[in-house]
Amino acid sequence: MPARKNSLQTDQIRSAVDAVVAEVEVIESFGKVIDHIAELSDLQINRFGICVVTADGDVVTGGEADHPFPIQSISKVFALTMALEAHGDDVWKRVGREPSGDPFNSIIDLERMKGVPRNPFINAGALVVVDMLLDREKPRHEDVAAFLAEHIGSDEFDVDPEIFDKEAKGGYTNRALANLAKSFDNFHHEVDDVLKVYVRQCAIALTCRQLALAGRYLMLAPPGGRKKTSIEEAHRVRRINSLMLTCGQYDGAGDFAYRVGLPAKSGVGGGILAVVPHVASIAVWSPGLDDNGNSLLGTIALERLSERLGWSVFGNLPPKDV
Ligand SMILES: NC(=O)CC[C@H](N)C(=O)O
Repeated sequence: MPARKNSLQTDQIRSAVDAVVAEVEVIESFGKVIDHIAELSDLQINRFGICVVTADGDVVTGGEADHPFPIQSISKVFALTMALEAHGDDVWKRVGREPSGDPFNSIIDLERMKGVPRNPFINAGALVVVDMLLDREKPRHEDVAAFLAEHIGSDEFDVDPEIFDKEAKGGYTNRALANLAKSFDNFHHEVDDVLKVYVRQCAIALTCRQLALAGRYLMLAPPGGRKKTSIEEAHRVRRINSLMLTCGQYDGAGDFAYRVGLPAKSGVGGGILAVVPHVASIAVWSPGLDDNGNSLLGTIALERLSERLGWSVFGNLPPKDV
């Protein structure tokens, strides 16, 4: 669907977002807040926020779009982008591109794969990606926070100190994954150094509005439009989107592709970043998770929104009357 500067389209998005917010409000199955986040706060599980940023730059928000939450694994998309910018296809010598079929922190598969993680969005893969970011061939941005500040256009966000502390002190499974990768020579730096950077990027707290703004580069400028994208960047972004579609929701990626039909990445903080290529970047947040660690209400909201607006990478349909 080509993006048009067309207020009707933005009005339709506004109506669809309002309708989804109203529908989500009455759903009474919320999933479960991940233990260590639940321990740190008395976060109400039914909270919900959404933000859609269009290719034309319109911003449509609903619910608690300005409430910050830890982006957790959504940071893996930004770290991968930085690694691809710095190392190009060499990234794929150290991490695969296949869905894992195992939980995001599974250790079994890493042994089977001889230390080469199945993809960059499971924890083992993201740890190897961070290890690459610490290599001498430095990425353009100092870290994910700097990358985000540039893409959001503001550095008014924080690293959640409690989440950082909790995951830095614990994180035994992640440490085990990193050690196992190192035992297979797929880790160049000290495990503790990598862990610190990884945990820090997971603990970055963004609002839905900031996350959707950060994801704008993933929608790619519409072909023939005013904003030009280099061929190199266009290829990179398309490939990142393909990985988000196949691996972005862990074990739930197949179901998510069926229900929502968009490349997306979830985090255990309850956020999901979804992309409608050339059209929109969408962020949703609700802290209750399903069994795969994906936001339950967030997934339902994206399913309803894409249904209403006819959005899918498998073929767009005309928007429904909203
Ligand atoms: N799926 C996630 O969001 C996992 C991120 C979390 N910080 C971890 O390392 O386990």
